[in-house]
Amino acid sequence: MSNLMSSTTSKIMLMATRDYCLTINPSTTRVLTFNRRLTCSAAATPRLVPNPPDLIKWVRREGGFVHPSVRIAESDPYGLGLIASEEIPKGSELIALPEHIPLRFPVNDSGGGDESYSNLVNLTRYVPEELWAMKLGLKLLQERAKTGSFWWPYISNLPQSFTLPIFFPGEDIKNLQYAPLLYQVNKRCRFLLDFEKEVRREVEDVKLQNHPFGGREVDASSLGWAMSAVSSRAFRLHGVKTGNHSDNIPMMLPLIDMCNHSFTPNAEIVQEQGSGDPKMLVKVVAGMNIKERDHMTLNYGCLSNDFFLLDYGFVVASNPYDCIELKYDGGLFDAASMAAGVSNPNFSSPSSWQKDFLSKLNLEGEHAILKVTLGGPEVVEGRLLAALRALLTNDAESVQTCDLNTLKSLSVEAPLGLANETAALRTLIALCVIALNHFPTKIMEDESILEKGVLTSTELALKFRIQKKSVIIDVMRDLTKRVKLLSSKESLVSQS
Ligand SMILES: C[S@@+](CC[C@H](N)C(=O)[O-])C[C@H]1O[C@@H](n2cnc3c(N)ncnc32)[C@H](O)[C@@H]1O
Repeated sequence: MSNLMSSTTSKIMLMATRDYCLTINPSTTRVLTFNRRLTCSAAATPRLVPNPPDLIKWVRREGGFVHPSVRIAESDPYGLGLIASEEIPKGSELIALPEHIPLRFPVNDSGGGDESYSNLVNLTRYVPEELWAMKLGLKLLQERAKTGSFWWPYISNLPQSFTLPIFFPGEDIKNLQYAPLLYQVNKRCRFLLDFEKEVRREVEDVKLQNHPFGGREVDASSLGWAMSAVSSRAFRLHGVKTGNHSDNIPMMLPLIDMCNHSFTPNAEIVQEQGSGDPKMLVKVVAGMNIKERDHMTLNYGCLSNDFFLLDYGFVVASNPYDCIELKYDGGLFDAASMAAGVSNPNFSSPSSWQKDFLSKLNLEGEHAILKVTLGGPEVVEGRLLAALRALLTNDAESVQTCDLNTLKSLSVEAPLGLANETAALRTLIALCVIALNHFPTKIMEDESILEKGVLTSTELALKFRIQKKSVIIDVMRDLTKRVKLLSSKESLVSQS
């Protein structure tokens, strides 16, 4: 079993990574040179300036509402957060921001013909759609560079640095031990290094008054700071509704973005547009009674740890939405199946009806999506389960007459018979063993490194890979239970 596995482990992860890591760690590259000081404050989460203006007062002064019992406080280990100084009843309005407070880009009034604004818009041409945070990040950098920016009271309260993996030293990017995330981190680092060059080229001959960043130098680390500030704090909300149309627009929501994340949040964001008034009000409302000293939390989304780490710089322990990615690969699946004791699996040479079925699942053909997942609420991605069930049977008719959703569902027990189900589940367990063996270290080793005390970036990388391994172990446990149940049913059937 182990020989078979070692010959196939290199195929397990979805995307190959190069064995080098790019890094834009500000300690090893140039740092943004703004004339505003970028020194640390004494607080646990240093902000852009040591004693930034009072954000709550600023929001109120600008016509916003902040509940009298809402305070900004250290929310260890999450940085700053919002805390209730007294009990707040369910349904209470906590914060309301009038339309001019959120920071968005492009702005509704197209910048009022300002050339520095159009130069900024011009730079967004280089930003791929998936990196939308960089587009809004450009606006944030522009405002950060502008003397007397309306948003300075907000921007000066932003963290000075972020714990996203694009800032990890190369060694800690490798320490993630998980190819799909390494690939994304390298891609983002490469983009930032290339984008730095494009920005330099675009602004070199621009007159000072039209310069998008007021003549200040912008490099990969400052671009990375802005992209991280946005990805870790912005919310995608509706813009102003025109007729029936309303877009999903990323916005930075001052003060609201001091709320930390929870999958069981006690607050929620609500958007309101008055009937005769096109202006949009963004509110946070208490979703339940909030006790004195409780932190106010929002749900950032039902995301895997890949997204939490990549975009927000943290890892959620026992995250029910965490999963691992595998590549649907005939050779690998044959090996796993044989390791699981299935005789003559034909994943690498499916019959023509099986190929048709794989095409239906989008696992075959020119535009096939071969990325499949284990873990998360589904435990086994439906497409993967249906493929295994169909490829481990010769009974074309049963597959063709069975409802596709049934074949994709793990809760529908043995739709193609007990033996077929056992073979499919055992193959999945063998795949889990291969995936687990692919990690160079064991959870216990990772935990003992953590106990010694390490850099924040190393800690995050270790926690991330521990969680990935735990996902695999949880899937194995779940599937093993199901196999046991099936074999007890099988023996009951054979006895009767
Ligand atoms: C929208 S901001 C929240 C305010 C932030 N704590 C601060 O100091 O400004 C999101 C950031 O808060 C931290 N954070 C929020 N929720 C967290 C959680 N559940 N676990 C760990 N860190 C969290 C992460 O650093 C994340 O990037």
